[in-house]
Amino acid sequence: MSESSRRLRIGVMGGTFDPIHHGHLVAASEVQNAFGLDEVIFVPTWAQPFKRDRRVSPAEHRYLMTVIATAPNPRFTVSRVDIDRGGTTYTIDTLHDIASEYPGAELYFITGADALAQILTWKDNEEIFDLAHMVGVTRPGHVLSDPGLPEDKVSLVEVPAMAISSTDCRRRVGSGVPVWYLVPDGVVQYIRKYGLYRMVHRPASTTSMTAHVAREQSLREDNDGE
Ligand SMILES: Nc1ncnc2c1ncn2[C@@H]1O[C@H](COP(=O)(O)OP(=O)(O)OP(=O)(O)O)[C@@H](O)[C@H]1O
Ligand SMILES: O=C(O)c1ccc[n+]([C@@H]2O[C@H](COP(=O)([O-])O)[C@@H](O)[C@H]2O)c1
Repeated sequence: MSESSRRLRIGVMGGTFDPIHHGHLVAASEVQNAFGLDEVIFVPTWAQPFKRDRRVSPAEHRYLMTVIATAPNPRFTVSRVDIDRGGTTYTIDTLHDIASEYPGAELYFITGADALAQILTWKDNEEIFDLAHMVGVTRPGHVLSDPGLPEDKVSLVEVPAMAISSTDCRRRVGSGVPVWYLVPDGVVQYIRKYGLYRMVHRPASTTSMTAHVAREQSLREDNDGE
């Protein structure tokens, strides 16, 4: 098949990205290269089903940090499908939305070893495997194994070990420890600019983000009642 007639190969990397860090970026880059993906779309969640009892930063902040982090890479893009749909973020819905934006494309859903281990508990997981090839990547502290998935539906990829988690980044900022070089420079500056992850809540600033965040908090309260 000639290069021009082959189907587009699209990577999809869903995540809470609170904040996005170099572990996410290295995983996406390695999978992009291993599978010759034309594009990797980062999709920040609205409300991850297993994280509903956690305090998560407003989606607009997580979305903008993801845009900043991915901007230098011409093959990386960011989608708002999960944020704009709202409610609980199920991967089956993410994949349906991306598939309708890229008709005929082959989808590759990229996930870390921790998330892959839980995949059989995800909503409509059998249909997920029909819509996308699952790519599990290594992550320090987690064993990468295929939890009994059909062989042709999943690939395991070893990526350079990045012992970074968003939880650790938030804790560091909260206790005044630097996150330089764990997250992209622009994300360090964004976190500082908007006072994210501080222990003490600062009064609302007068920046334009304030309106977005207030609107989102009220939307989130509405969604919580669903
Ligand atoms: N360091 C890493 N190496 C490889 N994959 C990772 C790494 N960090 C996160 N991932 C994967 O990226 C996806 C999105 O992760 P997520 O946004 O939840 O980050 P996280 O660091 O796990 O966050 P938190 O610590 O808040 O749970 C998941 O599939 C996760 O397994
Ligand atoms: O669809 C599900 O049931 C489901 C359950 C748990 C996690 N996910 C997805 O897995 C991706 C990684 O989630 P997270 O919280 O580890 O960043 C993200 O896109 C989630 O929406 C999806």
